[in-house]
Amino acid sequence: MAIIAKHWKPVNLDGPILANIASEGLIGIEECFDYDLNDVITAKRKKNVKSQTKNKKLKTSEEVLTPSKQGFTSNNEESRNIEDEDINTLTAWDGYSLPTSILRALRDLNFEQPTEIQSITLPAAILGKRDILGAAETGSGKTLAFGLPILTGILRLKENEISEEVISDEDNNDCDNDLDVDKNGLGCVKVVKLEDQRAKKPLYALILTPTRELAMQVKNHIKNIAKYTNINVAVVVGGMAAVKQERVLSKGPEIVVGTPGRLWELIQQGNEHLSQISNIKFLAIDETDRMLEKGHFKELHDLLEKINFDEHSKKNRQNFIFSATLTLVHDIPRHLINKIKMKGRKISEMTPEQKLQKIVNTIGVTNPKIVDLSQGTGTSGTLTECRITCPIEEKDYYVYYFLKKHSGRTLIFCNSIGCVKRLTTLLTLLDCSPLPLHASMPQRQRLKNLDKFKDMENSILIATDVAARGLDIPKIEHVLHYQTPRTSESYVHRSGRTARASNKGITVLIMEPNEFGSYIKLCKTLGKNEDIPIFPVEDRFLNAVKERVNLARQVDKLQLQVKKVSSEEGWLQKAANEMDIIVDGMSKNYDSDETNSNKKLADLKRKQLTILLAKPIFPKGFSGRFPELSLENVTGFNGVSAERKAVDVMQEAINKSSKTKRRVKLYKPKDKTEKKKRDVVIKLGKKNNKISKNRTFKKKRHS
Ligand SMILES: Nc1ncnc2c1ncn2[C@@H]1O[C@H](COP(=O)(O)OP(=O)(O)OP(=O)(O)O)[C@@H](O)[C@H]1O
Repeated sequence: MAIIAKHWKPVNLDGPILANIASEGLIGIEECFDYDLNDVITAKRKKNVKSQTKNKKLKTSEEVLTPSKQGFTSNNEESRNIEDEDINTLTAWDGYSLPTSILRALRDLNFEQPTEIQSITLPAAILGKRDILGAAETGSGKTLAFGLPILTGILRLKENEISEEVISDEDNNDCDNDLDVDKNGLGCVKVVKLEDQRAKKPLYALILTPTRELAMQVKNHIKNIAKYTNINVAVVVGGMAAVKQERVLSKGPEIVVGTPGRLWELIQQGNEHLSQISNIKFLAIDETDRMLEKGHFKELHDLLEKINFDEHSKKNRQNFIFSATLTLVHDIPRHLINKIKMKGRKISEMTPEQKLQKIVNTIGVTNPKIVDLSQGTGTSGTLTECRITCPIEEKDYYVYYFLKKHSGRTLIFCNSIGCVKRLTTLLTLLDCSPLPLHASMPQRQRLKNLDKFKDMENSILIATDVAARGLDIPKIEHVLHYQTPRTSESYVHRSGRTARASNKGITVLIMEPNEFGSYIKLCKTLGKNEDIPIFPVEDRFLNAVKERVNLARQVDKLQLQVKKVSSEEGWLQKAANEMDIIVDGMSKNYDSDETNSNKKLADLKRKQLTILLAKPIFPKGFSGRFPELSLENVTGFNGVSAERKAVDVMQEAINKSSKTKRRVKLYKPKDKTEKKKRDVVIKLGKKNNKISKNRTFKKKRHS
């Protein structure tokens, strides 16, 4: 006779019995104490109930991915008809086995088709389950090139788990529902397994990024795509409350995105969810070349050691290695060449293949497919590159000129925090409202400034290289390099904050004569043998620009002096108070004469500056970044046309110079291998993981 049991209660067991069952991995026995014989069901009906439950479970969690004869395909077609007609328009995504829930999210974002890097990597990653080493230009959609396969893979795994659960549930339920009982209800016992009690949510994927801001962005991007799935994504970064992050992790997110430092810290503190990292099924390392640079991210190596600890899991794991500059290689610096030569050693430059091989070995990649669309430079085809050369003390003039002349969201990069601070103060005095971003700012402020930069129109962000990699901020029109970047990678990634996702953008290198050496090196590494063209500046406006900038500099200098004296006096006063002594010439309440006169002078100059700033720099109908400052800012006023976009101005200059063929050759390529080095096409041998040069994915630049 079969019954449906309603309630279960633990049975108290004596020592010896408990000892016996515990040794078999069981933790107790429960007794059915409430059942209704009227609920007796026939074996046939019971079977129907079971299969209905099974179907229901599969439907609610995610559509099933069924292996077809051609390989894996989702039941997209079927679910599309039923669920969402709009998805039918996304035919460009067919053939990648993307689940309907993901297609729906892609539709919401208006991502009508995969980008090039996505279309080349997705089949290998989703259908072939291969590891991917992907190099493609900045802003080309690399995040989803690993995000989509990870989400799809997790959904598959979850489906498999559910199917297994259902099958094992059926076995268990046989016990639940087919209980032979006597009239007193005795005999209704079920065994509770240890794993049931301890079941924890699996950590399927780890995504590592070099900066906190990028980690947040990647998390949000993947979360957006996962919004119709039951997959949770969490972010773990430094500078934010560890307690809060532990709380998030305690919910068992399937995907964790983070920076190596905080992740390693939490692992060392014994975080339970992260303790599963040696069993993860997916590992993605964004901006991999940066992450593996010497002297950076020691914790990444610790993490990799732990992740690769178990050989079996390592083999089963799918790896995603991405960067715009994954295959970029440098000339060896002259001082190193001399040093090595002096030691009588042979020198050879690292080739892209060797660079990749090193990455493959370090990360523990086992089944790689390499896709290199970076064309040796990594910059976008829609990016217009140019430069301004001037003496170092004039850089401020050109920055201010550019900002006033060409409105649009602008990101200015500096090589040091000190430079970011100085330029921020100067441009603040000039009423440009710049936002700083650097590593020694509190994390909360960093995020706040980034949000403001995203939200405000014509906003200006002045940043160090913390903002160089990966950040995807919409509508950045200009990137200015206040100093020549220290590495070619920095130039590529900084410049790549504009001209993203096929949009136009301009990058301006502001360089002084002393930076010429770094500039040539940069051009060589990026395979540019022609001079980067000069941005056309209208000299007639420079006097007005200089006047304002010089005045702002004077105010800044005076303010600094006042600040310095008051902090020195403050310190002295504090020490004197502590020692209970009186210092000659120092009064508690009054500033020194020098400070007072500096304060007055600063106030005076500031007033003069305010008056100057109220006057337009670009008169006669010019409508610039701050049109309210111009009295004649109506388009077409006085027959003068409105402001032109910097990128259009530059393109016109490039077109003119190409007609007159006045582009200057920068250097002679050393020999043919110089070019070949960049044209090399790389494929990693499947069997032995050795790099070979036998396949290309390169395409021609489209501009
Ligand atoms: N298939 C697609 N269709 C349209 N837009 C897309 C598609 N895939 C990604 N994008 C958008 O393109 C932009 C750039 O994507 P992403 O940030 O992934 O670029 P990236 O290649 O990682 O850049 P970087 O090298 O600078 O890190 C993002 O705004 C993203 O939302």
